[in-house]
Amino acid sequence: MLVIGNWKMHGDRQRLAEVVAIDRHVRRGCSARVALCVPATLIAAARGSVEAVVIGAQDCHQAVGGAFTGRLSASMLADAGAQMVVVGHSECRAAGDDDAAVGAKVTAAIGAGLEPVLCVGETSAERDEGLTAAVVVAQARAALPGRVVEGLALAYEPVWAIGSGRLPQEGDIAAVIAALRRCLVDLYGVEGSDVPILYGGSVSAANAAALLGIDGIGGLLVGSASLSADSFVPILAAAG
Ligand SMILES: O=C(CO)COP(=O)(O)O
Repeated sequence: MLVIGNWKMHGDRQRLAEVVAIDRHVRRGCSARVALCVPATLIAAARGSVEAVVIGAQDCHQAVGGAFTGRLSASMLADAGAQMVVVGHSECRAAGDDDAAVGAKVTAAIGAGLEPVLCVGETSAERDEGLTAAVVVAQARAALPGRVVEGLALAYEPVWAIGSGRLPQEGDIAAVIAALRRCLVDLYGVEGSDVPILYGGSVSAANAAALLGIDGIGGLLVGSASLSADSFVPILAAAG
């Protein structure tokens, strides 16, 4: 299992104590691979304070460099200590990233040696129209790389489930995972069966064990519950 915490725009240097505490738990024995995608300002310090937790970034620019004030390239994030990057998060899609940009970011991440975690997810309107599988598969097809790279992962995050406390039925998550798996195998052949497919959206200690029991699930992408060891460690414990 792969369990990733996405800190979003939360966390100052004081919160590095949580990174250290989460790392301590993972070092003591955790069967899951654990990553924390912290704000870019904390990547270097977080990387310097962990032994077992993978440190990642939350987004990257698609260009290698240039006149993009305030933006960060994948190689800058790698240089700061990131090993992974989330791309296509619905909050970035809402801020303007279309499928082409997300695909270019995946390519940029791979070029910089970062493990890309590609997020897909439907809005509540799309869900109501019965378009969930079609939407997420289209997003995946549009942005997945031409070949399987080390660390490539997909994260299914329904937009309406993020931060809302509302989750899809377990059977609905399993159906989306199955559709994404078919897409991966179609694109990559047998190699596509090994790409982890995570679930994200209102994951908590209360629902982690049930989510991790869903057929075909490869792990979890956790937002607010990853901000402290107190709330994240029980989720990791559910992973074994
Ligand atoms: O967006 C998410 C992780 O990327 C999910 O956020 P929450 O776990 O806070 O719902």
